[in-house]
Amino acid sequence: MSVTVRVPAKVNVQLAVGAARPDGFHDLANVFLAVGLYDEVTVTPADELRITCEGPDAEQVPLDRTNLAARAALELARRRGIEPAVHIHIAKDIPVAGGMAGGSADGAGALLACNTLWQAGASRAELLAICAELGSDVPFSLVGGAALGTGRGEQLRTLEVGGTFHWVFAMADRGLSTPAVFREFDRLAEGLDIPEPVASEELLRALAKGDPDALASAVSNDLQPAALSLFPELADTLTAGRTAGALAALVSGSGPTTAFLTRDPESAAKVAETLRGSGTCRTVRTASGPAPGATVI
Ligand SMILES: C[C@@](CO)(OP(=O)(O)O)[C@H](O)COP(=O)(O)OP(=O)(O)OC[C@H]1O[C@@H](n2ccc(N)nc2=O)[C@H](O)[C@@H]1O
Ligand SMILES: Nc1ncnc2c1ncn2[C@@H]1O[C@H](COP(=O)(O)OP(=O)(O)O)[C@@H](O)[C@H]1O
Repeated sequence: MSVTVRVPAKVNVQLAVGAARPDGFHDLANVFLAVGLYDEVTVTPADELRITCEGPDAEQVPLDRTNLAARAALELARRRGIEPAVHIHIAKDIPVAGGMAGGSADGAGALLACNTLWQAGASRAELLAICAELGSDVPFSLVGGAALGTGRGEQLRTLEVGGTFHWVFAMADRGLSTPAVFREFDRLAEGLDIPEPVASEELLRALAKGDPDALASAVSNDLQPAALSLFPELADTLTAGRTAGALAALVSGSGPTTAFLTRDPESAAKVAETLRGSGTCRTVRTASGPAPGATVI
């Protein structure tokens, strides 16, 4: 008997970052939108914990106990006194180290899958608490849709979305480390007065209306200057997408994936085609959001 869970990627339509906290994390106003690029996590009873991964970026995924999917299974097993004897297989379509929360998706997916396989009976609240222990982005992968994340991003408030937003994503030929991008943010912020992060009312209204033009003028990412500082070539990708007619172009989270908001599926296809021919990125995908959170299929 196996259980498979499908989990979406995310784009941050707003990422407001506060000053570094004493624990090294940053308070955020993090507006997540789940998009229709998915990893699938399948769990099957086995003699011992084992992880396999398939997909275009599979060789970059750790197959030991540092994998967020393994950590999720181990934590649920520990809490229930269950032997974590399970084979976790990840069919990976979300780019690795791309700022689209692929590892977080696998953590949330493995947790829901093991809770189902083992009939462990963890409530939604307990699953969310385990997710928050695993990483700041993991609770959102479970929930999906759109949400405002505060604290370090793990405290979620579900947001209303009044339509479908059409995106193009350009994947870079190397990854960026999330801690390195936050460190670069701190370096660039030295000596500056960093305001408390707050969600933009204009952005929340644009999401609620499902209005792509309004959303395009409200998107923002405080980590973008840091990502560009570490990966200056991303500026060329952003320019190529804007020139191709995207309504907005921004770095997704800590990057280096770049995200382009378009008005409809036709313009998304056109922007994608231009980006593919631009020589400024490795691969290009289209996806729309909001997408549902982790779901047993
Ligand atoms: C930046 C964001 C935006 O959604 O995601 P990515 O774009 O990387 O996917 C998130 O805040 C990443 O969340 P996640 O990848 O879960 O990070 P965590 O494992 O919790 O933390 C990794 C490291 O990032 C830094 N970090 C993360 C979250 C936060 N609010 N402040 C931080 O300073 C810390 O250095 C921490 O040690
Ligand atoms: N299941 C997983 N899939 C991908 N990366 C993982 C996974 N578990 C742990 N990692 C580690 O997390 C790092 C960040 O990966 P990922 O979550 O894909 O990116 P991001 O944090 O930019 O969204 C990877 O470089 C990898 O070392």
